[in-house]
Amino acid sequence: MNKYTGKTFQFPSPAKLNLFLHVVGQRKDGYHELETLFQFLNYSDNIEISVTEGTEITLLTPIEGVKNDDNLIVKAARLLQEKICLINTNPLVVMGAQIRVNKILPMGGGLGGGSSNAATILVALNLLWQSDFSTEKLAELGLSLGADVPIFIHGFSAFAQGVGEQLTPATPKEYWYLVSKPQISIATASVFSSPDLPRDTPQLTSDNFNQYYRDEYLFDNHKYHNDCQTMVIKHYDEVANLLAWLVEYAPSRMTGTGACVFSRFSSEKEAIELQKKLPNGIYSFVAQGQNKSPLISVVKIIENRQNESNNWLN
Ligand SMILES: C[C@@](CO)(OP(=O)(O)O)[C@H](O)COP(=O)(O)OP(=O)(O)OC[C@H]1O[C@@H](n2ccc(N)nc2=O)[C@H](O)[C@@H]1O
Ligand SMILES: Nc1ncnc2c1ncn2[C@@H]1O[C@H](COP(=O)(O)OP(=O)(O)O)[C@@H](O)[C@H]1O
Repeated sequence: MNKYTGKTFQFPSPAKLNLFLHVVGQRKDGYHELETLFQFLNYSDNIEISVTEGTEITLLTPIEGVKNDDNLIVKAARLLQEKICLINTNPLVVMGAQIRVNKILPMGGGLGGGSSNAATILVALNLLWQSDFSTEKLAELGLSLGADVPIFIHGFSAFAQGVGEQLTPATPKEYWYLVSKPQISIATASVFSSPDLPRDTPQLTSDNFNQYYRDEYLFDNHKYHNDCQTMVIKHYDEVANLLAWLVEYAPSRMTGTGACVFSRFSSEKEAIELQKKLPNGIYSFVAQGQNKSPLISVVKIIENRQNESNNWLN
């Protein structure tokens, strides 16, 4: 009997920022080699999962414009099922789920919402279906769904290399951010296929990063920048204009391939003050950087609670 069957649980699926994003080369298969500094935000989608018997995966809250079969939530759940079936032939194994997602993260914003949803599903169902795969194995599975999935599975801020899967833990200061976005979304593939994307930023390497990174140097564009921003501001006036406006008030940069940009503050109050001044038609929220993903603590709490109630029954 699976101890979680018939029960419902809530899991956070946080946003990430790329505090900087350097394109340092391109692989033979076309994928770009990156060096980036990831930090989570305390701003998350919420995913509710009810564990059911059998193998049915039902997403009760479809996302507009994304077919359920293409939704990274469903794809991640099916991928985990496939891997469980390879090691377990017991037909009574519990691998069903009814899933609801409350999405607050904008899509195509560079906040990694889709990858984060996939990671939350892999980590949560690994617990609830009791499949017991290691974090490394889940990250390996996740990488086949998207380059950003491993960071959300590991759940610590990191300097990342490769396509974003080689992680060195990092602890950038947990500043407050105003995240804002013009009413456009930018497809990751269109940025990486552009001839205007700089692809030759010299590599930092993890040793150099560890030795020389300081939060106060982050917005010194000679040291750290976002190469995708160079391409995006050339092609999207909306982002160029928003960034030009923001930098008059606070250090600001684009995250990932955009279209969200973040502005850094020492306090929540200062971030909210600038939010009030934003030009009309700009989507925005204020959140704090977090070096630990809230997903990992929620998983620990559920595990501990369940163990305590089992001990009490025994
Ligand atoms: C750029 C980053 C930085 O964190 O974030 P986003 O802005 O998308 O959130 C990520 O590396 C994005 O990762 P992810 O969103 O998973 O990208 P994928 O779906 O794997 O890739 C979409 C397409 O972009 C191109 N691509 C992606 C990543 C990469 N390192 N090189 C590439 O050339 C490939 O053509 C790929 O088919
Ligand atoms: N659960 C999901 N949440 C968000 N986007 C998803 C999801 N499943 C599939 N997608 C697709 O992934 C694309 C990228 O979304 P997202 O990860 O939010 O943006 P970004 O990669 O810019 O941070 C979306 O435009 C959408 O087509």
